[in-house]
Amino acid sequence: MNAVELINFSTWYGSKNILKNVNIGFSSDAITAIMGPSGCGKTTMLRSINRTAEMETGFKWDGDIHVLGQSINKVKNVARVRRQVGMVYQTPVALPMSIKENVLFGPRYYGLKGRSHGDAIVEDCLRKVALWDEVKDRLQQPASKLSGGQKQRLAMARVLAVEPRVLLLDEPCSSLDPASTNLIEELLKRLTKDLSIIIVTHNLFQARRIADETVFLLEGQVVEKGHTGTIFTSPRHEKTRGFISGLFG
Ligand SMILES: Nc1ncnc2c1ncn2[C@@H]1O[C@H](COP(=O)(O)OP(=O)(O)OP(=O)(O)O)[C@@H](O)[C@H]1O
Repeated sequence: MNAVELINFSTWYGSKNILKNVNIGFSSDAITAIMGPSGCGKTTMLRSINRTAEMETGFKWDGDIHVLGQSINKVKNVARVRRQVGMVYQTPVALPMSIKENVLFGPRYYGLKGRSHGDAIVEDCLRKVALWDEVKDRLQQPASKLSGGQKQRLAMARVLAVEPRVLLLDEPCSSLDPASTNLIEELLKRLTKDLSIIIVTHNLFQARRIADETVFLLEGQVVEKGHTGTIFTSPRHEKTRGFISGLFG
């Protein structure tokens, strides 16, 4: 089953057409990587799936997106969509508050009474992102003191605290060192048991290491989507082959 489906989906910024009649499904309980050259619309695709692209001036869309079988594009309660579809960004962001408050921020923001308090939720989320042992003695300290890699794992804990069904990640490791990158990759592989993960990455080695499926996007159109091994070893399309060989060749 597909967790997310784009159906005849197009977007524009002003008069500039970015995504062009995209039809694609993202599998449940799997990691899908989106790769493609700069400016091809990867971030726009992610931000359309959690309804944050519409915050940009001049953004327009046509078509539909389904999340877990439900159309989300006309949902009036946008917060409900954004809770269901969490997003982690390229730059690790720690909110200006304690580590504990960072984790509880989402549940409080969305008014999830059962999850807004309680050390158990904080511990559970921090354990899920393998941060608990590093921070358990300083939960009340400002999160700003954490390293970049720790902040990125905290950002993931903050998203997981509201129990999303889909996790979007936009180049989450681009500012991290290899050790932090490795930690995040291991985490993502574990998390996929409960979550559908869609990750934009410029690092094709990363896509190959962690993604079950890979999508190649070019100029706002899906050129090819398939099992990651197949995409990298025997892509169907010349353009995919060109993109991959340009980076690996
Ligand atoms: N807020 C905006 N207003 C106008 N144009 C925008 C806006 N955001 C993005 N664009 C344009 O939309 C196109 C697609 O951008 P997008 O960020 O989705 O690409 P991308 O594939 O994620 O690129 P990159 O790999 O460089 O991050 C680009 O031409 C970009 O300049």
